[in-house]
Amino acid sequence: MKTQDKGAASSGAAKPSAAAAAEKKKPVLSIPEKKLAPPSLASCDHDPSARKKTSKYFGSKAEKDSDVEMADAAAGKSTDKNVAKRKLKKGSNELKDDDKPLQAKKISNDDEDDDDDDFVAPSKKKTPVKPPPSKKPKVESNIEAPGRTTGTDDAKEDKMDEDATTPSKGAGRGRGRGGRGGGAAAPGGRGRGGGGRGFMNFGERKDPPHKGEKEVPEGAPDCLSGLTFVISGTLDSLEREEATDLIKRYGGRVTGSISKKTSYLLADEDIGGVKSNKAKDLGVPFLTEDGLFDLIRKSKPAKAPVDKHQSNNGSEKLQKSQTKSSPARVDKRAEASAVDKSIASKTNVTSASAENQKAKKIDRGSMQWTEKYRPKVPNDIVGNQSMVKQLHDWLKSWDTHFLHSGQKGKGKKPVDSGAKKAVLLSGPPGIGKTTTAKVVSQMLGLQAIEVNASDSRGKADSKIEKGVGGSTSNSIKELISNATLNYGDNRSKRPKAVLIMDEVDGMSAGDRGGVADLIASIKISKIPIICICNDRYSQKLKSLVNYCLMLNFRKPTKQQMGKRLMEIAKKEGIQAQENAMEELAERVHGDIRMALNHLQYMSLSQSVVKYDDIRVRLNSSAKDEDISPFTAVDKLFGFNGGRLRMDERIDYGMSDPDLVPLIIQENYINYRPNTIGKDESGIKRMNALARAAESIADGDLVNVQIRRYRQWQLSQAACFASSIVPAALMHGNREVLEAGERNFNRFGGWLGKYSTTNKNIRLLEDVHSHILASQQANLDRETLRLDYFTLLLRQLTDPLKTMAKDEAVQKVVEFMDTYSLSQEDFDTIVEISKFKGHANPMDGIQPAVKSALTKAYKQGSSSRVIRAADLINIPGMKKPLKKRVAAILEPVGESLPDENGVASAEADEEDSSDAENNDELVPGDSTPKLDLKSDKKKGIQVQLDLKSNGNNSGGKKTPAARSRGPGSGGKAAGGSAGKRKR
Ligand SMILES: Nc1ncnc2c1ncn2[C@@H]1O[C@H](COP(=O)(O)OP(=O)(O)OP(=O)(O)O)[C@@H](O)[C@H]1O
Repeated sequence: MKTQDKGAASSGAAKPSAAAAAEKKKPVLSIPEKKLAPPSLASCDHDPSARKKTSKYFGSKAEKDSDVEMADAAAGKSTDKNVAKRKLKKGSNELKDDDKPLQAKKISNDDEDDDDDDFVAPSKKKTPVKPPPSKKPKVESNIEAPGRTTGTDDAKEDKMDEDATTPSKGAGRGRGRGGRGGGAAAPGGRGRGGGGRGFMNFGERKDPPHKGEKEVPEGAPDCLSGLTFVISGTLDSLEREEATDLIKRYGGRVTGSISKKTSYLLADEDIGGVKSNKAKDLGVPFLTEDGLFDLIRKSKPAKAPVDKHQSNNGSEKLQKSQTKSSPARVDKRAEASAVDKSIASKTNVTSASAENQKAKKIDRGSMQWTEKYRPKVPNDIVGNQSMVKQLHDWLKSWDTHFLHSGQKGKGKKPVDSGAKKAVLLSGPPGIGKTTTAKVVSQMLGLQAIEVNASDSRGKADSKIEKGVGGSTSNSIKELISNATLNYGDNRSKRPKAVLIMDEVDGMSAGDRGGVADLIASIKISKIPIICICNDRYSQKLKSLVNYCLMLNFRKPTKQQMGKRLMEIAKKEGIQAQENAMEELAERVHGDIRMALNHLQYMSLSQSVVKYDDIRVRLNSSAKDEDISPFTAVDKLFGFNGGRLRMDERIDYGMSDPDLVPLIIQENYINYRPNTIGKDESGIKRMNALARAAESIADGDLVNVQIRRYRQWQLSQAACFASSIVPAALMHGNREVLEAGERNFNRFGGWLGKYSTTNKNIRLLEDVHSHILASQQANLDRETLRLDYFTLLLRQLTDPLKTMAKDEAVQKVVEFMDTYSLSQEDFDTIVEISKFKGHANPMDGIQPAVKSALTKAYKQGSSSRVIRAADLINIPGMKKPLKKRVAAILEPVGESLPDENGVASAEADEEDSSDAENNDELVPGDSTPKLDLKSDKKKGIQVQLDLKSNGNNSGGKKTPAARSRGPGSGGKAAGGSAGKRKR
């Protein structure tokens, strides 16, 4: 059995339960053990042979159209040859998988939705047909220039389509039931998986039968420009994401659903379903993967002569290819071309223009583009125009509502009772919230005073006058109530002010009262307050939202952002592909600030930005992004977790080596691995679980070595055992095991339990020291907990349940006094004695009895001698150290052996400290005093002069107090006790 080293419990990362879990699974381990699955086994459940029959539609269409037939035949021949050549590359798919970059595995969740449509076709779906030995590609005849596609396709419809299918966009929308895997590979995003169905059905999609076996052709730049593709079903050798990348690389668009603007439905077979039916209805031609390859390949020779005659200028190439491959795009590109040409000619013609260019280059880096292109007027702001308008209207009418409401004096009431005095702008970072606040304020002639709310920690002093010289909070108070800045104050000619409180969700992190103070400020404010936050659902803002008009900013669409980025790129003399800018927008998840920063950085080294440049840049920079442990676990456990490269797994596992293993341990049991294939009996799953548990336990052992012996070189081994292996074994669909559970990864329960354990130990220590101080019992902490707690509990609660109120209360108070138990001790004893599935020990005690007990206890408190260590104030010592004082009071040790006649080691230790402390604690004249006298027979006799508190000392003594010797008087514990609710 693998046991968790107890010592590790205090190390902060060891997880005792893992070993237990491993142990639990032992019976299952009787199933023959296999070697730990290599990561690639994750994707082995796909049956590549399960291909569907080639569609009739392809055939019939070819028959109908003789041109098409010819084209098909021609294409088919050539492609067959190509296929034959490509077969040379045949090898292990898994190895190739591992070689593929992460991005290549990115799954479009929304695409999956579309997939569902494709896969809906019941009859066809369920007919697994062996793949034809050599697939005859079907290419439509009009591949060169589909008439229906025009360059000016910014129409909303396409935007909608793209929104619906863009991989990471879908992934970024948050996660939902069963959708985690879908978004697994999208950088920083969590997939939704298209509601309930997308993810599950996605699992049914097969791998491309000839995955990675075909050579991807090279074509002329932008040869697909102006073409819009929709992908359906499984392609022959490319994953969908790869196909999407390929198309985008050459300037094409990929959308999610068929529309009139769709140029091709890219599908290797007509598998039926919504897309293909719609394509037939609209007359959208089908295109096979080989057809697509041909389309790209054919564009290449056409470029060759052009290249000879052209200068080396990349921009010229780009323009030519655009023009050639897609005449229909000429219109749209005309403007861009003009700009590009002008830039190109400037570059080539004179040295002066070269200098200009140089100057431009210098300019590119001299000022931050985020500042340079910060919107100056509301119309410059990309997206969220309705929010801009609402903010404008609110600000404009603020004084009408809150200053000139027709009532004089204080307590003016708003005209519109529903109007809010403050506004809360919320939304992800970098989308223009602060900018909007500033621009709108400026537009209305208001002076924006920006305060980063997270700087104003804690509450302001209640006296505002202390203000400006004091904390930021006070200066804010000063500001909002200062007459000179008052909104609409005629006495002042200063511009009216508006307060912008940025990052209000960063308030009160570690400090209390921040948000409460802000609310108080809003109530008394004489100027409008614009609060800004990223997460409006933050618990901290729960109360603030009641006082604010909520304006939720959304990420701009990638088309909106792409357009803006294109404009900026042009202004900076950069030739950027539209596709590239949209890709950039997508990769930064709508964060315009980040997009601008990337673009500016790239502009320092290149003046042409292509789709691939963005991919390369963003792929490498994605690694530097901080990801949350939850995201890391999502990715490791995701449906495609098995396709992650090992370095990616290590990156995820090591992104937070403490929390990731804990979350893995907490959730691995909820996953149904997709590595095991059919598993009706559930044995395979149990086997995988057992192996995962075993590995987690191994990880714990390694962790102990790391923490206890500082063997940090073992970190990767721990990560491997506690995160990577369990995730490799269990990744797949997450499912709910208990009713009412949410299908999200839970935070590791270990930390909470560890903290509760520590708290209970602390409380137990208090009780222990009090009981020792009473000299009525002589025991160690463990004995107290195991042997005495039940008895104590019964003595404390049974009378309250069974006896008459007064009698019961008197009895319990006497008992508490006898054992020096405070009210907190009472609570501790009750609390620690609670067990899941057992009745609450306080059940059956009437509230009246409880309050009578509290009252009676407090009454006696003035005269009670509490030998409570925490009340002893020892002169010369900073604070009473409970443990230390308990040690001083400890009657055990040499003088009093425990029940077995053997003094515990702990007692010995603590006794040894007595001697030292006795020297230290020479009682002085000043109170409080501590006087310790040794009594060999009865243990030490304690004489305490507790911290005097006015008339406390020398009060009357309780029987218990009297029985315990002289000189006892002092402050009772009752004051601080009883705070916890019983
Ligand atoms: N909607 C937008 N339109 C145009 N530019 C924008 C937009 N959003 C952001 N930017 C650019 O990004 C920069 C930063 O924007 P801003 O500070 O307003 O973002 P934010 O949403 O307030 O971010 P945070 O939440 O991190 O404070 C701006 O200076 C501007 O250049």
